[in-house]
Amino acid sequence: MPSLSQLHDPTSNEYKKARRLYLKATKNRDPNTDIDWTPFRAAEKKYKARFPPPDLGNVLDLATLDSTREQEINEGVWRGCSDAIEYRQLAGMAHVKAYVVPRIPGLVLLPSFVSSEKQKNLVRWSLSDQARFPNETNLDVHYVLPEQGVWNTWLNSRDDPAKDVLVIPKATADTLGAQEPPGPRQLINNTPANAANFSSISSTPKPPQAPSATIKPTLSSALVPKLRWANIGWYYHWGTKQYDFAKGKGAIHPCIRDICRDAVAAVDWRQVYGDTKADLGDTEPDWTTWNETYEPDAGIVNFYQTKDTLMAHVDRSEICATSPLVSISLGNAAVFLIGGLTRDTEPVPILLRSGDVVIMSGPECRRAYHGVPRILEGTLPSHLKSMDDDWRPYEEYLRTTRINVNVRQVFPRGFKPDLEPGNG
Ligand SMILES: O=C(O)CCC(=O)C(=O)O
Ligand SMILES: [Fe+2]
Repeated sequence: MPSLSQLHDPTSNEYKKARRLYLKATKNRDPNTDIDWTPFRAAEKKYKARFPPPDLGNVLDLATLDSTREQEINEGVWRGCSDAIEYRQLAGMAHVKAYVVPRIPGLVLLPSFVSSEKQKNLVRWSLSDQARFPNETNLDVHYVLPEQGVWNTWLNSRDDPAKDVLVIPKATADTLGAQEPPGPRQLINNTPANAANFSSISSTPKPPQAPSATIKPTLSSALVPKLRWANIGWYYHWGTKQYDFAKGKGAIHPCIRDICRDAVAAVDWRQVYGDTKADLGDTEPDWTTWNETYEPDAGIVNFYQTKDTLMAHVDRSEICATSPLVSISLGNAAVFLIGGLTRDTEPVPILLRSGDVVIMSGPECRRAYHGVPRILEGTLPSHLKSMDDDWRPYEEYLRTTRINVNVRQVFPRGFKPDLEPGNG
């Protein structure tokens, strides 16, 4: 495989070869297909492109301001720019650097918020503790998974391949009508949740998705790279894109709760919202109390392989449309796009690296289209590379992976969900 630096050098043979392949593959493409693209779609296309590799000169890369991250940036080839878009650093925060982007009110960036050691713990936690029963993963619909999850099963079989369990598909001979195979998250338009439509949402039927009738028994080791997400906290029903409150509430482990609450508490929200009088609540702007009242209760752990993308979407299933959503990046870096209330707003591109935290808060940012068009291959920082035997399998997996822990608060402060007894 050509190295990235070769692919970035137009005089190299590898670049010329990739160009030939690209021209061959796109020979019959209609040059007018792009005229209807929204600005968001055009940006997605640009950063997704394998050839020519995208120029990240317009992508905000706050790590370039931090001399302690120089090695991480240089080793990874991909580099954005510190002045690609307008941003402002919040003043007077002793240990944490926090930045806001005036074009997206409510967006707060905390580069390097999670220490190297905590990043490793979160990677272990994501794979070993979260991607398994009782949490749901994308694989559960289609396979009868081992209770300890495919990751732990695969770990146990590394020394003894005989333990590499063959996982059986859920569909039986009488399950007709093949559904979609396991894969990326599906985009379904849903009605934004709010306090007024909560009871109709919670009573909408949420039938289980039918398992694929075409997939074959598969070894745990082969399912590991097919892992795409695991839920945490309240369960999510992908078919209706609503929370399935009737299933009760899954746990939010203290290790993730603490990091999210620390991130929210670290921000001086007065500097974020200042005098804008953003209408965040019925009576008063709720940001004034977030440092105490923010309580994460749902979320998703996303697992991206380097060719995966997450299309433009809005997370609008939470009843609380303003409370901070905390998003933690681990492993390889990515280009994150965030725009406005429709795809017609041109998004701002932000390079997210391992340990960076993004907070999406307030009515504009929480309802803004966003997505991940590109995982930046070869950007695993050296602190996540192998130091000991225990870490080796994690490193092997992470070489082609980005993990994102995306944590939300479903219910606003003081909202008492009218749930059936025993449900939550
Ligand atoms: O991977 C990311 O940075 C964003 C993920 C996201 O937007 C989501 O899970 O809804
Ligand atoms: Fe999202």
